[in-house]
Amino acid sequence: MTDQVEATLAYAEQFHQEDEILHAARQRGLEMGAVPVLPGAGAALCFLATAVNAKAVVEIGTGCGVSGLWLLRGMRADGTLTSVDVEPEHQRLARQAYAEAGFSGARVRLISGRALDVLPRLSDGGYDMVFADGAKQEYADYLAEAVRLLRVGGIVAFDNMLWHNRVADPAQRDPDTVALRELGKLVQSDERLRSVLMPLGDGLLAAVKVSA
Ligand SMILES: C[S@@+](CC[C@H](N)C(=O)[O-])C[C@H]1O[C@@H](n2cnc3c(N)ncnc32)[C@H](O)[C@@H]1O
Ligand SMILES: [Mg+2]
Repeated sequence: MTDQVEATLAYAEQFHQEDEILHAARQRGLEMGAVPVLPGAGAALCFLATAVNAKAVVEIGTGCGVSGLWLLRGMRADGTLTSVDVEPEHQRLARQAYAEAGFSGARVRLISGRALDVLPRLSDGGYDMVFADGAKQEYADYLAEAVRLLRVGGIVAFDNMLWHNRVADPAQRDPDTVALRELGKLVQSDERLRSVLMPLGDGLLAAVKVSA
């Protein structure tokens, strides 16, 4: 990396500094193997939740709460984050992080279970935003559920869409990379969606649902 690129990245990073609460949640996530969103993607989630005035958000992959904190900070003060994870211990630590940040239990509905078992139980069109950071090979199924769950004007976002520079490299053909590449094509070709791939963190793909 050239000095100029490094200086540019350092300059950009100033726009998404994390406080001590986020830092502590990030450390717990890394220790538990629930790899948190990078700060740039977190800041983008906060921005998007604010932009859609989000009252109801679904998160797939609670982890230890880093992305949830960023989302909650962007959502309306009366909003509820519904977050799904298959690991109860990750969710216990996420709940600790939300409490440390001052978010009451009423602001967060944590559902323990596999995403594709839980999501079909949530109601159509009732959500302003869906954020996916669970099993990469299930992203296409999450997309179908997200389009069903979102109101028109709502936003779906997917983390890790660059997957550590593997997605853009056609020589990389492992199942996760292939699934992420396919998801990118699916989103781009869906006429109900208007999308942008933001090279923040490990790549955040966001799409607005423009029609039912
Ligand atoms: C990358 S971590 C999430 C990190 C979190 N979004 C954050 O920024 O702090 C992925 C999480 O998804 C959960 N997970 C993996 N497969 C899942 C599935 N099929 N259904 C629900 N949760 C799943 C894991 O237990 C893990 O906590
Ligand atoms: Mg991720």
